[in-house]
Amino acid sequence: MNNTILIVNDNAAIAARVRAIANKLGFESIHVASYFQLEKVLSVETHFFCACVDFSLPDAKSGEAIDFLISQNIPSFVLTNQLADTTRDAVLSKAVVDYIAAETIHSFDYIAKLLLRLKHNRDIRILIVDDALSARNYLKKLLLRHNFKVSEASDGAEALALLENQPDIKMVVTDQTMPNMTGIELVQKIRMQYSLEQLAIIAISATPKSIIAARFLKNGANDCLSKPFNPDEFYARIFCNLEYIEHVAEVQFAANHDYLTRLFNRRYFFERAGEITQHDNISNSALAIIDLDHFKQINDQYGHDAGDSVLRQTAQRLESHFRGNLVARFGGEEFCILLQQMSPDEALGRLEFFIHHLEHFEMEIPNNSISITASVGFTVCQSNELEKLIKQADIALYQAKNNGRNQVVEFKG
Ligand SMILES: Nc1nc2c(ncn2[C@@H]2O[C@H](COP(=O)(O)OP(=O)(O)OP(=O)(O)O)[C@@H](O)[C@H]2O)c(=O)[nH]1
Repeated sequence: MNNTILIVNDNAAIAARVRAIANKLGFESIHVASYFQLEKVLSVETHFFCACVDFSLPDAKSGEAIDFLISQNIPSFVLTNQLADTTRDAVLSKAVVDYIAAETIHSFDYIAKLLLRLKHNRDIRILIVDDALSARNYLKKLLLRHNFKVSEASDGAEALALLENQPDIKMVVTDQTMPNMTGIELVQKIRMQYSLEQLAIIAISATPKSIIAARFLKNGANDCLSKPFNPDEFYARIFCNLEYIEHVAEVQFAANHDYLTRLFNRRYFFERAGEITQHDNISNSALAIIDLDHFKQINDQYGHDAGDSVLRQTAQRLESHFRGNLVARFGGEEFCILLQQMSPDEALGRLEFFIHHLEHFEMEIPNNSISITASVGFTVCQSNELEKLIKQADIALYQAKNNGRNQVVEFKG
């Protein structure tokens, strides 16, 4: 049931719309229209991804269904057409995930966004740093309600150790006044290792009018909250800052990867391989260029979509065969690999094994399945000039094509 959304609403049209959104996003859903039906369902099953609940039901008019769901530890957001401020305040005083007024089409867009966020949050870890157990417990409760994974540290040193050991931490929420190391000192230390785009930091300052907020921001915090804050503001700032680092990560991914195959692109290959050839000992490495044979014929015979599919499947095979090495799509039907820590014989063996595998691998394309071959040129890295190595591999590739394709040729200087 962890993929099931429980919809509690006596308005059939609203329930149907929520159900359609849930199904579109890949969730299952169960709909109940009264408190009586809700009790019946929860007597059998209480593990739900979340609940979308109305404030007022025919047999429970004052939010009793919300209290019941919360008492069963089901993350619940309220969707209601009761817009009075008093209702809103009453709902927000409960431990709900969110409050949504069923006013316009935007309310349903908001629900879709919220469901995606709740799903996505399961993969995000947030580190809470505070020496006061009660403060940690409060923040933890708020974060768990939105499905986040939570780690806790009672001082700066513990926080730094956790960051080292838990690479899935995407955000730190820290207090200022702590023994041994203040929050600001912790932010300074974190920023020596992690940029604003890699790891978001939200600082919590105890005194609203102090200059602490400005000091936190100047020292590298992404945002600052003053105590006391309400959960709505806390969540808004958490999401805003997470979205920021996620957008930056998306832009970075797009800049470094090929859109079609999702392998690294030529630009990234030059940047990374350039660094490796300049700074690492690469005498025991090889550089290979792999080019599919007669690829134009696949496009001509089966269409461009089939060609795209072949490129994607080739990329997947390359990634799994050469895991741990730098693999990129160079352009068109050409790929490049930097084979590190590999003797020339081993590189030859691995590349020959790959083209043999490719030749015998049935690729599924629309309405058909085909196999393809590839030619490979490679060179042992005896120079640290990347351009030169690529030229040498290219000369060997040209020979492989001329010798009849479907073979690996080593550059001999
Ligand atoms: N489907 C698809 N085709 C592409 C893409 N990029 C380049 N191509 C096609 O790849 C083909 C490459 O053709 P050629 O350079 O003649 O090479 P080839 O047919 O593989 O012949 P040899 O390399 O000599 O064996 C061209 O038809 C390009 O249009 C792409 O992203 N998708």
